[in-house]
Amino acid sequence: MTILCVPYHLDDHLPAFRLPLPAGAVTVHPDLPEADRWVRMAALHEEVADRVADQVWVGRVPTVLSGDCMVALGTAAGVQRAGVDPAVVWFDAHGDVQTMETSASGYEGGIPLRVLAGYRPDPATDRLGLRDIAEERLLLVDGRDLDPPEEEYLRTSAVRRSKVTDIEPGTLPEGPLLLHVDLDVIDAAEAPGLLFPTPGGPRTGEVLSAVRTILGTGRVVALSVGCTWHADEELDAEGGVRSRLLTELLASVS
Ligand SMILES: NC(=[NH2+])NCCC[C@H](N)C(=O)O
Repeated sequence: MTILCVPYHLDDHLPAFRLPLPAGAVTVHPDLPEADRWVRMAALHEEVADRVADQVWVGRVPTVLSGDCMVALGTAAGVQRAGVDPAVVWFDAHGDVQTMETSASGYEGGIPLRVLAGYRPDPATDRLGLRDIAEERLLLVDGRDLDPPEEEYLRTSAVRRSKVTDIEPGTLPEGPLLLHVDLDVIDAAEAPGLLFPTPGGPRTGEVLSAVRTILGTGRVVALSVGCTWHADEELDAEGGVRSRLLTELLASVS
């Protein structure tokens, strides 16, 4: 197992992003240019793409831990650079199919699944060289807190949806898979300190079991994990609830 730790939220470095990383984990912390947020994110994602591509080339399955879901764009670009065209299974309490034109919050982290489908918010995003992924090869899992424009897009697009508890090998898109898990997919009562807590979600055990089912197909080429929470010394210390959650998740990869 190769673990890349990318302690960033958007273009902001998170010095307090401390999690129980297994030995051999590599932290990605490049010098980002003094530029606008899109250019800085593109530089970060470029670095992630390079490292992911190196791993996929040699047949390893990289696991990328980050503080947001945008880093998954670098992971997807890296997989594609290694010559693989992955379908995407996206666990998230949110749709992540906003556009900057329709977003009421203006939060850049609300768009990554839409970017994978071909939306380009800024010329800097284009430079990553992402190839569009056909909507029917994108599966949104337990996206339950949707903004009205996201509801509308999902109603009219071919992006597929599933509940965590309905995941079975037969319901997954075909071909190699990029598996992305925003940990906020877990019911907010079991994952404390989330940036965007959403009730009514699956239990931790249900999410872990669905993740194991997907990994068990042997088709996952990269795993992306969004730790979209506020840093918290106690929760993230060894034995803390979030630390245990991550340790269990990583154990299912190795
Ligand atoms: N993956 C996430 N945590 N996404 C949060 C997005 C929240 C909301 N849909 C927005 O665009 O502002």
